[in-house]
Amino acid sequence: MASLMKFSNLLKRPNISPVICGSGKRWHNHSTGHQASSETSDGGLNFDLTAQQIEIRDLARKFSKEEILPKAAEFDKKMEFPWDIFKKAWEIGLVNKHIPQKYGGLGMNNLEGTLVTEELAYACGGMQSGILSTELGQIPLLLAGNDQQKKEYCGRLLSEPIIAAFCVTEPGAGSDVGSIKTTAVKKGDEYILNGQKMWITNGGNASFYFVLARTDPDLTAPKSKSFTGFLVESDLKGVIIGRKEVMMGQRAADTRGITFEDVRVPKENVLIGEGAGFKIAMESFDFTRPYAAAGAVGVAQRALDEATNYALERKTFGQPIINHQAIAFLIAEMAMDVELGRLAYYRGSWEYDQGKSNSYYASIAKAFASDAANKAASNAVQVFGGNGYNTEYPVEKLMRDAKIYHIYEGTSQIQRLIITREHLKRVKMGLILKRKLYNAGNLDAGISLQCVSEYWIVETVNNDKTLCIEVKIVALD
Ligand SMILES: CCCCCCCC(=O)SCCNC(=O)CCNC(=O)[C@H](O)C(C)(C)COP(=O)(O)OP(=O)(O)OC[C@H]1O[C@@H](n2cnc3c(N)ncnc32)[C@H](O)[C@@H]1OP(=O)(O)O
Repeated sequence: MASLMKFSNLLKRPNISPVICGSGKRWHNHSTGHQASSETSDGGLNFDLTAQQIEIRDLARKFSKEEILPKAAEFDKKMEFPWDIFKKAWEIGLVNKHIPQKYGGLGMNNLEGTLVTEELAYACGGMQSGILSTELGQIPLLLAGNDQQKKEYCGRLLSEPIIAAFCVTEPGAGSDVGSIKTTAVKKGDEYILNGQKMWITNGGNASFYFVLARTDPDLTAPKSKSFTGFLVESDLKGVIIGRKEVMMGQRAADTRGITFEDVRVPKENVLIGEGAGFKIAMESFDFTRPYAAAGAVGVAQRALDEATNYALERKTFGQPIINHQAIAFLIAEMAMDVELGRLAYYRGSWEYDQGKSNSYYASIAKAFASDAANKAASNAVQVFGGNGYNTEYPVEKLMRDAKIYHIYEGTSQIQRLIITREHLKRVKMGLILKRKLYNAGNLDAGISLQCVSEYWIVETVNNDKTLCIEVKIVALD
């Protein structure tokens, strides 16, 4: 690994400070603690990555090309987690990237994480999910852990190549997180955990889990108060690790069920406090859904590249098949989806890194990129024809690996549900704001309302002066 520079050599991050953005000042306030890094000096639109972000992406690209790509087919066939590759990734800082500098980490922001994800997925979707889902497991800690918890768990993650896993899904509760049945009952200074989790990526590899459990037995209590998030050691008595699931794709990821039977968890391992768990899980998804989208874009980009190379070489009717419009159009569709998928996850990450609520853009990115990966992989198989259906060629694996992006981190249907909810929130806010301005006598014919994330820009023409007010709506009524 001597040829690969460590990320820590690349990152020379200035201290965190408020971000001045356009007409308003927005404090960056989430606890992973990053400063927006792709901001232009005047806050305008800019698609360029910073020099540092390009270096991070290129390092991940080099690692993927040298370490992951040559082994992807083998690990897919063996259905094994690539521990050696994980350890190398850990050594150079490709994992644990978001641990704040205060706790010894690199403090990368969301966008920087997604850049790495795309590169790993390009080489192997299974290794991307397997290797990087330790970050999903640690995001609840970074978002909601107290100083002591962060010191302890971040310290362990950084001092040896251990893994964290995220235990929310259950056999009977995937999309509907609010219906999970795992319970935690307080007894003295401990909680007694009972229940079963399912589809846990890195279930068999993790040293500790984030576990979501119901602490309020009243099923009519609000979800936002009924569940608690715990940090749970995987070697505690009563933690039973299930068999490795045999999956259609992403077979290098270690996915299992985990059963908790009277597991005693110290009360010090509760994140924030009793009842805070549901929101911790939802806020974690806001962070990781751009990640899932970036993984899907990596697979789509690989499908595009494989299909293009093949179409330039394969000949029918006396010429390379790329010269046939039928094939050229398939390639064009893939290129369009890759570009738009990438822009979508950039936006989801950027909103997060600006300290804004990014659920809307994260779900748009996740839903769009999952479709992009599946269409692109299927079209790549089509371009390859019979060869594409054969395991000797790389594209059938892409098609198998792509499908999970429609399912994990919230199905495509759940993403659409979130998008509609967020859209309707914006519409309602606009109507309420208009009514308030009208009632206050501030609304005239010249008004225009424009929604920018959760901010509404209100412009009125008043005595030849254009007023531009930025308003943050804090309540719907
Ligand atoms: C590297 C990648 C590796 C990947 C490995 C794979 C890992 C996984 O797949 S992990 C499992 C993925 N599972 C999912 O994504 C689950 C999908 N489902 C969901 O996201 C939710 O259940 C969802 C959105 C449908 C919630 O719906 P619902 O039950 O109706 O709850 P809802 O009423 O909206 O919200 C309940 C409370 O949470 C709050 N909440 C909801 N979303 C958020 C959010 N984003 N941020 C903060 N709070 C939130 C609400 O405001 C509400 O609080 P309050 O009562 O105070 O108003």
